[in-house]
Amino acid sequence: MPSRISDSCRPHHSQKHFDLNSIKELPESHAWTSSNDHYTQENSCNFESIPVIDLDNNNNNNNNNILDHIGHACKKWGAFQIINHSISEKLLQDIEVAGKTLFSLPMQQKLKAARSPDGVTGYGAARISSFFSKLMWFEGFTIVGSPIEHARQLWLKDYNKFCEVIEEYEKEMEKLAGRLMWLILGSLGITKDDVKWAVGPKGETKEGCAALQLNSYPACPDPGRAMGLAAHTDSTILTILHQNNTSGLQVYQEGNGWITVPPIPGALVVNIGDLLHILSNGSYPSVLHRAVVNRTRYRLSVAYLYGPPSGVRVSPLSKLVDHRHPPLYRAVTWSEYLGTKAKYFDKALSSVRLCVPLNGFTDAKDHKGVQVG
Ligand SMILES: O=C(O)CCC(=O)C(=O)O
Ligand SMILES: [Fe+2]
Repeated sequence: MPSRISDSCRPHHSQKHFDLNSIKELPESHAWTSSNDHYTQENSCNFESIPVIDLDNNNNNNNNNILDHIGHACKKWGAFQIINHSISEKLLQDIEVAGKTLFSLPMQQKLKAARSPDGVTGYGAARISSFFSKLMWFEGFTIVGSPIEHARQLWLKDYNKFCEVIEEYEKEMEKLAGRLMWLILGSLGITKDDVKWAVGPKGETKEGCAALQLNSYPACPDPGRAMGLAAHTDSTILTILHQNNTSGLQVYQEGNGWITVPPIPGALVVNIGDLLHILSNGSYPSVLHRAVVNRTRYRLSVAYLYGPPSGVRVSPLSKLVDHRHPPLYRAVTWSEYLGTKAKYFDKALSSVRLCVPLNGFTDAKDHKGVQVG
């Protein structure tokens, strides 16, 4: 994970840490109104939500069928849920237990692993906090690679189980993310021959960079005026999200507004990130999403943030570019793009755009009426 992610970690609010579990009344600092950052709690009445795609070939007649479903989901929604993805239920349960164990520690204990002002990993507020005037009903924990140093700070001893689960989860997610990337690119007619930076000497998928983000949303005394995680797009190629059995994730769809992504036991959510938006030359726009909170239930989500290997410059794939479809974005490394995101947030994609497309296509986050930051 490039170090520049730290740029977007720096909260401008006071460093005071709220123990959200013990707050009985929503503080002003956390009370969002429609005048704050274009906040709206209105949900769509539309009952359709993102598609659920079965990754088991045997249930799909053939691989082309999966590619069709994925292509359609990426174009229409920028997100989809997957089932039969090969991540065991046991591992999903284990990661949930690991996350809950961590977040239920006393605040002074969690702060021992606090993310430093210039750091990437550890415990802290939402990375995007600095772009909003109100605080989010959220606490997070970011892990890159081995969690052992932070685990030692948190527990002093008996942290082996936590570390084993995190490492197993990272290993399995790495495989799944690579597979998903090829499926998504495959749905655009892209093969391994077209993306040299992603393929090793034996034809294997090169290890990308990644971070694991544990997100905690305690029950909230006034959910209608609070925000779990404000609207954003991920700066990834793709994100694989596991949510516990409590809804809260919403995706934005032009014309329909905010659509809830219902938790389905065992399913995982896949979000298209900004770097895939760039790779696909805007064909698969990154999805604007957010998390809302609720009055009675604790919500936990685990996001696997997947990006290209460090130093790789990502640009619109040449197979998708011709004289009628000029490249819309300049080449960026993940690290450079995170720096751009830290500076421009919702305008980051526009800021690396080369030209206005002939068909008048606009960036995913130029949604009318839903400006963020
Ligand atoms: O908690 C969720 O459902 C959303 C989390 C998310 O968007 C993120 O970690 O980037
Ligand atoms: Fe996200």
